[in-house]
Amino acid sequence: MQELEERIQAEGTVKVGDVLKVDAFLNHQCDVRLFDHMGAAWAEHFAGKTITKILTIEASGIGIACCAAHHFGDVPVVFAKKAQSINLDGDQYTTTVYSFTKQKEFPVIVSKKYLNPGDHVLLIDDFLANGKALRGLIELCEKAGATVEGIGIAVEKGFQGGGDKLREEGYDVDSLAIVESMDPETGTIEFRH
Ligand SMILES: O=P(O)(O)OC[C@H]1O[C@H](OP(=O)(O)OP(=O)(O)O)[C@H](O)[C@@H]1O
Ligand SMILES: O=c1[nH]c(=O)c2nc[nH]c2[nH]1
Repeated sequence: MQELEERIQAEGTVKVGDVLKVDAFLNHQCDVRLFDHMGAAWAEHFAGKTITKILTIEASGIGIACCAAHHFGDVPVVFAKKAQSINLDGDQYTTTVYSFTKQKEFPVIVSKKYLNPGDHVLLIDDFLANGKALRGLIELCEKAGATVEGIGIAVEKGFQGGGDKLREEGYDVDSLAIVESMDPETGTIEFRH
């Protein structure tokens, strides 16, 4: 998606440790017009599929998923929580995920009320790096008996391999920008096309 690539080139910075910082528009300050355009792009890609629910993971996937939902008939958006809470009651599907930016393991929890065997789920997230977050969401869907129809990602770091492994396994992964390489010394960012 050209608009997203241009924003990454203009406002993204490359940090050591394979970190791309795009918090000016994607995952701290949020450009909701861009999010709307991203939702439209996923709707075009997944047009042939019936989607009954969007599933994401807190925190950074939530805003993007909510904007995307407008383009899928305002389906419910469920976000997996990364901490237990007195506000979480009843039976839950749970697993654990290693967080790329926080560098520690988190529980990942969805109430059984909000993920069901009849659900046809689109997974949405801001970043795809090693694929840990998506593996957690896929596991929750498997536990619920829900069908993963596709995966919509804003920025995939292709050189980390998580996306290609999922594609090899047959998942329909639509990443709107795939970073093929990036260099913290020169600041250069190259995209896969
Ligand atoms: O493919 P992976 O290696 O799993 O990396 C991608 C995940 O990393 C980030 O989550 P993180 O927990 O780092 O931050 P967040 O709380 O801002 O979502 C991002 O939001 C994705 O969920
Ligand atoms: O802001 C971010 N930059 C990244 O490079 C990244 N990788 C996973 N999650 C990420 N979030």
